[in-house]
Amino acid sequence: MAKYIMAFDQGTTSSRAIIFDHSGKIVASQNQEFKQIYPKPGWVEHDPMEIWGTQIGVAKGVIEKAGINPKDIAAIGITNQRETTVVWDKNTGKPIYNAIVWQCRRTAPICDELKNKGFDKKIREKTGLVVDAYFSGTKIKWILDNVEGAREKAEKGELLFGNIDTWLIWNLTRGKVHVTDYSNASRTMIFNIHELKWDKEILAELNIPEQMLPEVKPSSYVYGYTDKSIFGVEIPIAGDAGDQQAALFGQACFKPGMAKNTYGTGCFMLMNTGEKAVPSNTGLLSTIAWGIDGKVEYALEGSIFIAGAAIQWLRDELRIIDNSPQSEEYAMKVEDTNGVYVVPAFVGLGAPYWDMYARGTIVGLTRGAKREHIIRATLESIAYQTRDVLEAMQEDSGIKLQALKVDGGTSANNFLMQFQSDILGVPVDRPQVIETTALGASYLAGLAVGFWNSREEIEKNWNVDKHFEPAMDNEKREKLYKGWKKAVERAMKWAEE
Ligand SMILES: Nc1ncnc2c1ncn2[C@@H]1O[C@H](COP(=O)(O)OP(=O)(O)O)[C@@H](O)[C@H]1O
Ligand SMILES: O=P(O)(O)OC[C@H](O)CO
Repeated sequence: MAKYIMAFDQGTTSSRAIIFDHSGKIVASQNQEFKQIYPKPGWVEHDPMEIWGTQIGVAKGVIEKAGINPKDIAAIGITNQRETTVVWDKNTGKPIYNAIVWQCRRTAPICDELKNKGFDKKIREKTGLVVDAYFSGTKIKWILDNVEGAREKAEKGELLFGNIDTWLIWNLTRGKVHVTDYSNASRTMIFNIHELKWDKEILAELNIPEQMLPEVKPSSYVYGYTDKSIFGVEIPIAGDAGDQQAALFGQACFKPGMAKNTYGTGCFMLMNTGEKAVPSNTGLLSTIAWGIDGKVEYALEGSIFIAGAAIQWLRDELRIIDNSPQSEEYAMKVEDTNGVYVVPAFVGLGAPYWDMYARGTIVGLTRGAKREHIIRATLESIAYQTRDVLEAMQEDSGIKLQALKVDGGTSANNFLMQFQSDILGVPVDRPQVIETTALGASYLAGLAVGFWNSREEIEKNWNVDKHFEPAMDNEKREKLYKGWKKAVERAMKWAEE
């Protein structure tokens, strides 16, 4: 029997492939960063061919690194940066435009129009989402409206749309399979999460031909097989989920009320709400967690656009650190931020504010402000944004969280995790495997092919690495948080005409 599952974790800044064994342990991992394209302020693109190239490169690399035979891989699970939109020509397989990344703000005016018409309420009801440039729907419309000849071709059925999962599966099967799963579909703003169908009324409003959309399938399902020319054998592609939902699965948050927070490029807190889509009154999203075992389960989500990306900004743009882990070292050199707050609203603010026109702000600077303070304030901003979201989630769900499960690259930062626990007043638990996104995709794939038999079996694989207890007194916690709220006010609506 095959001994491994391979996960493709196609993230915002890097493509990663990980091989897991039956106990959920990492056998080998490889990743590669790729180019971020910023054609204008607030615009973000990726080259879909580079995404495919880096993803397949790391997949081949990790098989070699692990020293295994591709025949020993029972299945592949795909997980992806969500909402990012690719439109390609069905006949040539070539994208007609760069991928428009989830962070891209170019479609804010289309969203404003939808809101002015009052169509946003309908979208909220049907899709569980807030109207925002974040989601795929307006990105597809932008491509069809702005790329020469695109609309005509789409109407003739010559163009296909996909999020990154769909794009990868289409390429892995050499154009044979055009699918997505429920969790990814629920991020497009054109999918009805109650009826589990592409929504004809929204499609008409955005003028998107339905024939360009992928078929929507469960998240644990054999969608097709990799073409033999790729790995020398046909491997079943058996798991597909958006990266944040995959992380919820990888953290074994299988019961309603269980939540996790993933600190990657952005930061996404999801709470399982079971077979019920819980509507939010506080600016969270109701979204599909996964489709498995013949049913769909839902989650409440707080989406924070910038988390680890702010650390990359310290490294690549401000150039005040050489690498991400160094942020911890500098933050620990000072006792506090000296009154400095950084609001990393580089691409607007997501939950719970939903302000497409907010922009990054540093406040509270005095003559004594040093780089250590700015670095520390940047890390702290991630924890404050998480508190904003946690408060909203507790209000919507009526559940008081006892502990927060964390994961993702940025959760490796112990200073941040301790500050997170302090500012929430809630313990934080980091598991041994923080690559839960890839792990979740592997579990979904493994369950589809009988590599694992049940979620109970999977639950046993979860082990804690480090537990953080709140150690800040309440008065200080609330004073600091009040300062954050004031700083956020300064950042809001900055880029509005
Ligand atoms: N020790 C650290 N301290 C702070 N940030 C870190 C640390 N290690 C990694 N990161 C950040 O983690 C992010 C990468 O996490 P990852 O989960 O791989 O993200 P993604 O899937 O979004 O590409 C990067 O933004 C990087 O700056
Ligand atoms: O690339 P990540 O891991 O920050 O995830 C991006 C999200 O899927 C965007 O919704």
